[in-house]
Amino acid sequence: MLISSSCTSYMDKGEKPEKGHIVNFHHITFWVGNAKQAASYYCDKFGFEHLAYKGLETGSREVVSHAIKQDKVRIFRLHLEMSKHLAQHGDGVRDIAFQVEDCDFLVKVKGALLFRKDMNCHLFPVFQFGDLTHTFVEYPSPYSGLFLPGFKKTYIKDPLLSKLPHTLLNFVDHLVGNQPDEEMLPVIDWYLNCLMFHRFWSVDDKMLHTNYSALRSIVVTNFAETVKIPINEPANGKKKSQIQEFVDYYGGPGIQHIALNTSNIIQAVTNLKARGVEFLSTPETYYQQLLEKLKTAKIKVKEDLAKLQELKILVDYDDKGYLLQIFTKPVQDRPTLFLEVIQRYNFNGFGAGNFLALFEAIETEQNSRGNLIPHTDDKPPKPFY
Ligand SMILES: O=C(O)C(=O)Cc1ccc(O)cc1
Ligand SMILES: [Fe+2]
Repeated sequence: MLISSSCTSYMDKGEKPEKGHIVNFHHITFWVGNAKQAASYYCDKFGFEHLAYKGLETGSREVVSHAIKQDKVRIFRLHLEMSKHLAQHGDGVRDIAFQVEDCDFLVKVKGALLFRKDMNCHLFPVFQFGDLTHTFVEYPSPYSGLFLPGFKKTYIKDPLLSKLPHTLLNFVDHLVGNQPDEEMLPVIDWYLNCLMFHRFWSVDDKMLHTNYSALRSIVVTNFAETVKIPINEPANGKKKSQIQEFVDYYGGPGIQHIALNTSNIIQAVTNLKARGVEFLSTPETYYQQLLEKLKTAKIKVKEDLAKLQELKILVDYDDKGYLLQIFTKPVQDRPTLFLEVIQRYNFNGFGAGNFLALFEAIETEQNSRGNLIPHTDDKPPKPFY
């Protein structure tokens, strides 16, 4: 049983920081085994466009990067001497870049740990959890470049892409990190202390569980609440938590999902499905219960409920607004990173009312992978890396 009403929303944003503002998500960096093919996958399936390139032809002798974008979402992927990272994690998110003001203040005063400062290219990577890094991107003066220093306009012209239906994804709504057990709180503290984030929302494992497995989650955000990062950790249940499955297969903590915001989820999901994106399913009983509950709800869902049901889009709401969301299956061989498509109407929270249906759908997949097994305290057998 999952009780979603007793999760905690935090009203106290704290003082507005005078310096060191985190403005927004700037771009997400993936480290993958083959950047050209991965970029093509995200363009074909998710509607990104090739933007910029860095590689042998541009004088980059060690790194090949393809930058792709869709409206305000910029993804930038790399391929270089990263065999340890690749062997351990497979393809995944290496870095999340924020656009910031006063990077020096964040590093010197707030203690965001700097390991490399790239002179005159506005990039300041800092370590975060596991092998994930954050990069601060600062524009001391208006920036006229295409993407970042070192990039040239892409050479790729894929005639297929203009023939495919638009996917209508506009910006990164939130990014979720998974931690091993008992490692969530130190990570939360880092965001609060070094980036001056505040707590936005949290749920514990008494609320977040299915019959089998459980997790805890805390959402942190910047002062302007433009950057939201939920951090999860597994909790003991009868079977292995989905978070533990991620940690086992990613070989440590990392980014579990990227949520992309749209203002037309029905069209976006219809078109993503036409492009071959695989989504998790939701049982019919979810929609029977939803229709019943909506009869007495204070809000009215504008979308055609039959269409939402057909596409298996989830709905959560409170007295003032609602959200629509759907989750993809993992986007690489390992059951690690997946994507979410989300639309919001006056609703800033997370879909707690959907957690039971969502987690059961995730567990159906986990079971099909042979990983919904009894929880033990022993070290799990090594997965396939
Ligand atoms: O509501 C949302 O945006 C979520 O992303 C829900 C969620 C929470 C925890 C998970 O492990 C997976 C999904
Ligand atoms: Fe999400």
